[in-house]
Amino acid sequence: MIEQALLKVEDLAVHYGDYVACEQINFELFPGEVLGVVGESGSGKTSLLKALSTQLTPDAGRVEYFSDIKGLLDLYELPESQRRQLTRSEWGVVHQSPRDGLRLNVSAGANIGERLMENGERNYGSIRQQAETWLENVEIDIDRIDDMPTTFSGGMQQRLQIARNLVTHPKLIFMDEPTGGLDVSVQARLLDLLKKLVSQYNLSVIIVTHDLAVARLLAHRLMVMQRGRVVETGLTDQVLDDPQHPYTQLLVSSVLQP
Ligand SMILES: Nc1ncnc2c1ncn2[C@@H]1O[C@H](COP(=O)(O)OP(=O)(O)OP(=O)(O)O)[C@@H](O)[C@H]1O
Repeated sequence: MIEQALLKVEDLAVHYGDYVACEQINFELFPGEVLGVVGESGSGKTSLLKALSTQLTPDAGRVEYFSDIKGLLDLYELPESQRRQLTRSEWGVVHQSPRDGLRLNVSAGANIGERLMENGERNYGSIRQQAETWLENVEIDIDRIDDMPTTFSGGMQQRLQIARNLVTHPKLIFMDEPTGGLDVSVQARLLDLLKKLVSQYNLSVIIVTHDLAVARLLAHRLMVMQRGRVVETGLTDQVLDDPQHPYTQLLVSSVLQP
């Protein structure tokens, strides 16, 4: 039996006026798969991620998503309200800056509980219980449940952002440079946690990063972007150990050189 793709992207393009941020993007993502999108700054990674996760409307192309509940959906044919509902339930978005992904003026517990309430949960005791469980899952002391995220370190804020996303058991997570701006040791801990959660919850992930070490650790497959186009795709080890395209060779060698 042929496995049903979770996401199918055809000829996607994003323009800013006359400027082409990305174009002719085609790929499929399968359940439980982690796809890394790599490339230097300005190569169009974030624009692509935003067009996939409905944070911006693409100028061309098609994105199909297979929902367990609703079946096959053509994202940009859906009413806006249904797209928003998807991002609140079956999907998660982890932003580089916790400021974009958290509400900094409400407690850690409320940040997690809010997403449950958006999905119709009304029982306060149950919401608090799930918030505690998810704080534990992301290695935050449950004594901090009533504290504001502004009192958290950068690494803790990112872990809280992950908890807020995962509490509704989404299937598909979009991440944009989730470890960017963190100290190396904090990055390592976050990456370990992400790896564990991805496997534990069988998450499908599209992760944008300019950091090939992050891609190596998390991604099963890579898509290399240069000036808005995909120049190479393949299994992560294959792409990084035996890059075929000159741009990928440059990208890999510039990282590996001391
Ligand atoms: N809102 C916008 N308006 C105009 N141009 C934009 C906008 N957002 C991005 N761009 C341009 O589109 C190109 C691709 O940007 P994008 O952020 O997608 O790349 P990226 O690979 O994610 O880079 P980075 O890692 O630096 O974020 C860049 O040249 C950028 O200047």
